[in-house]
Amino acid sequence: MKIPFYKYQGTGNDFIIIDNRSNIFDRERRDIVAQLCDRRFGIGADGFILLQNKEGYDFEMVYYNADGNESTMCGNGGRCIVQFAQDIGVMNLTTHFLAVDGVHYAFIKEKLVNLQMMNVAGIDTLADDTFFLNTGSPHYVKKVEKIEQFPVFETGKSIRYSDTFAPGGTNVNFMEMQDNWLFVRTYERGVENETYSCGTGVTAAAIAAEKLGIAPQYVLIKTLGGELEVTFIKKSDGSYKDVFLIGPAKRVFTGEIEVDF
Ligand SMILES: N[C@@H](CCC[C@H](N)C(=O)O)C(=O)O
Repeated sequence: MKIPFYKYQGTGNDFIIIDNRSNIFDRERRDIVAQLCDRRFGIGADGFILLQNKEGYDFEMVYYNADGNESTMCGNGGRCIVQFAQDIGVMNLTTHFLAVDGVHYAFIKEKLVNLQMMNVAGIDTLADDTFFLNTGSPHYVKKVEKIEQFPVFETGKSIRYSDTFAPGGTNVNFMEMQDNWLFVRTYERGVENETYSCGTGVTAAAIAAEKLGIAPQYVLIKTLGGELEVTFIKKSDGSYKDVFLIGPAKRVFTGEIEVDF
């Protein structure tokens, strides 16, 4: 069977997206998802997203990591599916859609996707410069120096697989404030490598940087794949609301996949 697919990228975090409103793709076929995301035997992507019908919402986002497993929220994937929804006429300028972590509001303004992330209940301090929080996906965040030279893959992998975060594991972020930019690098669970950008990761880093007192509640973010912005409101009870991830999301190409269901 031939199925049309779309490839999008959001600051270099890349995704295969399928319009599954007519249920053409069997969402149980994790083996096919992993094969399509493979950079040598497939199209190649950090993640795979189905846009599905959902009563009461504009659409539902179903997210898989490159390893083929359905996972927790993907911020950059969320921005890409919003751009896709506008491109195929599912929404105009604003949307409410459902994802694994709940309802998301988003709007597109001046070619940037503004995605509201879930409220963050709180942030755990693991050490003076190290935090853990959930921004839709679990994130360990550590402040480092000379981030360009930091061994993100080796250190990230050992933390991701450490007993502390077993059995689910965690995504691992390293951050450094450089002038008024927060530079963030992420080892992503389910990709099992450093990606060019991670939306829930930079959101977690922005909140951790504010907690550390090195960044304000509106911060410009630099990643290997480009620039993002994160804004939020910190409440007096230690929780965070009105969290927004803002940045570009672009269609890269379209094509057809051959699948045997
Ligand atoms: N790339 C994502 C995060 C995707 C989920 C993550 N790999 C996990 O399994 O927790 C983002 O942009 O947020």
